[in-house]
Amino acid sequence: MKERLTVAMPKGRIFDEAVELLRKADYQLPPEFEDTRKLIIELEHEPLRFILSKPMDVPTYVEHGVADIGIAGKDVMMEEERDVYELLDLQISACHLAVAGLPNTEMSKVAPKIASKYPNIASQYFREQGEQVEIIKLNGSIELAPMIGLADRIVDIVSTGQTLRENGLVEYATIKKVTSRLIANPVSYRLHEREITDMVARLRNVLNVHA
Ligand SMILES: Nc1ncnc2c1ncn2[C@@H]1O[C@H](COP(=O)(O)OP(=O)(O)OP(=O)(O)O)[C@@H](O)[C@H]1O
Ligand SMILES: O=P(O)(O)OC[C@H]1O[C@H](OP(=O)(O)OP(=O)(O)O)[C@H](O)[C@@H]1O
Repeated sequence: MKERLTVAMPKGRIFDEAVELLRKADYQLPPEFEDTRKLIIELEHEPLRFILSKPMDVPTYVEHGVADIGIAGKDVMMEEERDVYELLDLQISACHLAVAGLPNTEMSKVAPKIASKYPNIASQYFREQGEQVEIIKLNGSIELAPMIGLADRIVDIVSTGQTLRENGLVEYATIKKVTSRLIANPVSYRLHEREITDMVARLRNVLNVHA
């Protein structure tokens, strides 16, 4: 039996789409894969082990080599800036990173406040715009910040736009389109090049993209 490859899978939003994609690529994931509370799942018929992690932690596991490969949103890749290879755009969980705020408002002239779950992306974006800002890190319900006077703007994910709309906020700028990516630890990639390129080829085939 070949040595098992460890795959870091993000729990939450990306999970179901990632599982569907892997099944289409003919990976025999057990039916209970979606329901279990287990955090490590080994496949019977393929030399694969899955670890189920918080989406933001996937690049950490891959950088440290405890996972050989993983699936992570481009947003997470940009925020975490880990030393990993990005092998393939999986074209799932599409959304975008945006700057949003209350309509018809200027940012404060002095140290405007930006609330975000993505402090690194937010500070880099405003630095590139030549704006000196104060970043306020939040962990969720980011849209609250401008509504209750905590921040002038937010940097957050927009998907359908429903959360912005229902809270009377508008988008001021798009920062980056986001989809999920297949990533690899550089050393694992060299050691398991055949297995990893085989996985990339199977996924490319499903996605109908060619090198
Ligand atoms: N509407 C959306 N909101 C947030 N993330 C989205 C959305 N649509 C797609 N995504 C993708 O899904 C990933 C986030 O998944 P999820 O919301 O499950 O994780 P999370 O934000 O860490 O969750 P939580 O902190 O609520 O447990 C993002 O990294 C992004 O790539
Ligand atoms: O454009 P939409 O389709 O409305 O999706 C965007 C919303 O979804 C995410 O929040 P999430 O549901 O993860 O909640 P939280 O960040 O408050 O935990 C994101 O932070 C936005 O608030």
